[in-house]
Amino acid sequence: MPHAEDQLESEFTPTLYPPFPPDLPEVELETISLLKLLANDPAETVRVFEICKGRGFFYLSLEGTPSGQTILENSQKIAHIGSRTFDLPMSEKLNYTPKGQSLFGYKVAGATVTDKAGTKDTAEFFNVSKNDMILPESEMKTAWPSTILQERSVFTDYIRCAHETGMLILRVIAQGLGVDPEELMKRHRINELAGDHVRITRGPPREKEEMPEIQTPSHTDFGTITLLMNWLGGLQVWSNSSRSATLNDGQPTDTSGTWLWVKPKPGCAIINLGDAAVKFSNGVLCSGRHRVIPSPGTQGKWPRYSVVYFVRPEDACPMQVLKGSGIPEGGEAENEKGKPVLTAKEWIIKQAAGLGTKFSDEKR
Ligand SMILES: O=C(O)CCC(=O)C(=O)O
Ligand SMILES: [Fe+2]
Repeated sequence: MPHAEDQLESEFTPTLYPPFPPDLPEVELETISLLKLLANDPAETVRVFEICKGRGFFYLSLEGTPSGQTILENSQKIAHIGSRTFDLPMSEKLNYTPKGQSLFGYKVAGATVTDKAGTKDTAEFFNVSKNDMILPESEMKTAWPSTILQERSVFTDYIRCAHETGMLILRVIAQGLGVDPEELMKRHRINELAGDHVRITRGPPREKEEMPEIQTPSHTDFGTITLLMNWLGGLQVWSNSSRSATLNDGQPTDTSGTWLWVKPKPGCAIINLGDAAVKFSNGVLCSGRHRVIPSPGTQGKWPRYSVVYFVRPEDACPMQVLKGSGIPEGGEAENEKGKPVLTAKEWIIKQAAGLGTKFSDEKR
C-alpha cells in the first residue's frame, strides 16, 4: 500500500464525525426498504411510485440484503480509495481530466461556476466509468490512476449491486407508469456502453459559518436513477417541487421554497431520480433539485466525501417519451414529433454543456 493507514484515517473517518446538528431545517424523506422491494411488497411498491411523482428523493434502507451489504461496505472502501486518489499531486490528477467528449475522469475544484458573479465550485470529482470497471481490462477506454486500478474489484462489485438496485427501482416505476418493465430494462443493460459511473466527491472543510461556499451548485441529475452514499451533512434539496422551474443564479425563482438539509441516515442510501426519468415519463416523474454546501456546525471541520452511482440510459438509446397507460400524450411527446431524436450519449453531452461543463475540444 502506498499510503500508511493513519494517513487514510485522517482523510475519510466516519467513526469520528460529530452528529448532524439539531434545529436545522431538514427535509423529511420517506424510508423505503430494499428487502421489501426485493420481496415485491405491494404497499412498498406503491410508496416508491408516489414519491417518484412527488419530490423524487427517498432513503433506501440497505440492511438485511446481500447486495445492500455490499453497497454499505464497498461505498466506504471507495471513499477511502477516493481519499488516496485525491491526495495524489495535482500534476498527476490533471492527467486524468476527461478527453474529447468523455465525462469520465478527474474534475478539478472550480471547473464550474455557481452563480452569475462567477463564484467557483469547491468540490473535486473522480468519475469512474461503469464499463471500464466491469468489462475485461483489455477493453478499458480510459486511463485510471493505480489507486483505482489496484482496487478494481471493489468497484466491480459495487457497480453490480448499485446497478441491480437501480434496475429494481426502475421495474417498480415501470409498473406505476403502465409501461412493460422490459422497455425500461432494455434501455439500461449493465453490459452496454453508457454514461453510468461511480462519482467520488471530496469537498473541503467549511471556511466560514455564514454564507458558505458552494461545493456542487444547484442541479438535477441527468441520468435515470441516482444512488447516493454520504456520511456528513451538506446535501440540500429545494423544498418545493422544482418541476419546470425557471432559475436565476441557480435558485428556482418561480416556485417558492427554500433549501432544506438532507441528514445522512445510517444503513441507507439516498435515491433520487434524474432528468432521463422525467423525459421517458413525459413529466410524470420528478427529478429533485439539489446542491451541496459544506457540512453544518462542527461537521464542517472535516473534508466531505460522497460516493454516487448514476444509472443512465445506454449510449445508443433514443431519448423519447415511452408509451404506457400512465404516461399522458401531449407536452414533450407532442413537441418531439417530426424533430430529430437524440441518442442518450448526445442528450447527456447537451445537458452537461448546459451545466457549464467545458469539453476539451470546445473553443471556449
Ligand atoms: O455529495 C452529495 O451528497 C451529492 C452529490 C451530487 O448531487 C452529485 O454528484 O450529483
Ligand atoms: Fe446530484
